Amino acid sequence: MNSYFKSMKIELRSHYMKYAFCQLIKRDELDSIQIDHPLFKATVLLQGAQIIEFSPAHYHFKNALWLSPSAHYKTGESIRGGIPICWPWFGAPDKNPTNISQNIKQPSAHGFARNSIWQLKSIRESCHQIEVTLSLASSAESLQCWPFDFELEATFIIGKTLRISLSTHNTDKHVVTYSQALHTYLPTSDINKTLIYGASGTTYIDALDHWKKKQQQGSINFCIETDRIYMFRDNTTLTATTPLHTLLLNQFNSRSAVIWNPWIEKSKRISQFSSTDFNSMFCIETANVLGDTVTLKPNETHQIGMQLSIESQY
Ligand SMILES: O=P(O)(O)OC[C@H]1O[C@H](O)[C@H](O)[C@@H](O)[C@@H]1O
Repeated sequence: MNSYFKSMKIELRSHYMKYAFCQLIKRDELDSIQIDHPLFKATVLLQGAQIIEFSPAHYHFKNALWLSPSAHYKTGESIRGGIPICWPWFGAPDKNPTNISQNIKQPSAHGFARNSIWQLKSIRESCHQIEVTLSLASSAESLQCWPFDFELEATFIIGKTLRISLSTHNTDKHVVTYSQALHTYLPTSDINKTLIYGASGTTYIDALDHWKKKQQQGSINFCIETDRIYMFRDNTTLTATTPLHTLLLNQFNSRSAVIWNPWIEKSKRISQFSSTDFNSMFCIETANVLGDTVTLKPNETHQIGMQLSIESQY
């Protein structure tokens, strides 16, 4: 049983708060925190501190995050959907700047945090929202992947909107540089009718065209496999319109965003994904990558964040 529930002396792995009902539920092999609040339902997995459900009342308690219908909940396997946390590197190790890639001792993409088991630190509630904080600290296992001490905290403020912040505290005696992303999977009912506004005039790196630098003209649409890193001058807001809704995504302490859709051929090759899923999802990943990576001196802290709001629905 998780220490929070133990410390609260909850034997049934469930807890009535003043407004909400929280349960620690096993989904196959993984522990999840399930929250039922009058204003929303939400589910956060302890593996990866991955939120997989945010279903606000004003969206008829439907999930505003995309979750693969073929997701399965196994220890050490990445779940496609919700918001995986990519840390302390994003993407393939060799696609990171040298001051990051030279310290990576594990070949897999997106870092080890997404498959690590996090600790539940606190749950606080009010009539408008719930704040859930999970933590992860360096261990003998993490030091084999990445040779630095650290303390991470992921905080989810869930209410009418979903706010996430990921705070990295450098507890090592060396300066550390890392990349990261909040790899947000979003739903659509038709990828061909899905547009992202807010990036016109911005430079992006096209990972599928020899990492060439290009400039975005107008809105972003999807009609082919898409894997791009947009580099902004400052924090930005991206707006996605789909036949289902309009979504607003605000980035904090992040000047880069990855836009991804695997399209038809790649869909056939990736795990926990059916060959038609590409039509009902897209990713906007609030990031610190390439020229936007983070460097922390000993004892310094950095916090990346994003807020997701559903502005309207049709
Ligand atoms: O398959 P995963 O490791 O979860 O990565 C899924 C995708 O994540 C990001 O969007 C990357 O830019 C893509 O290149 C990658 O394919």
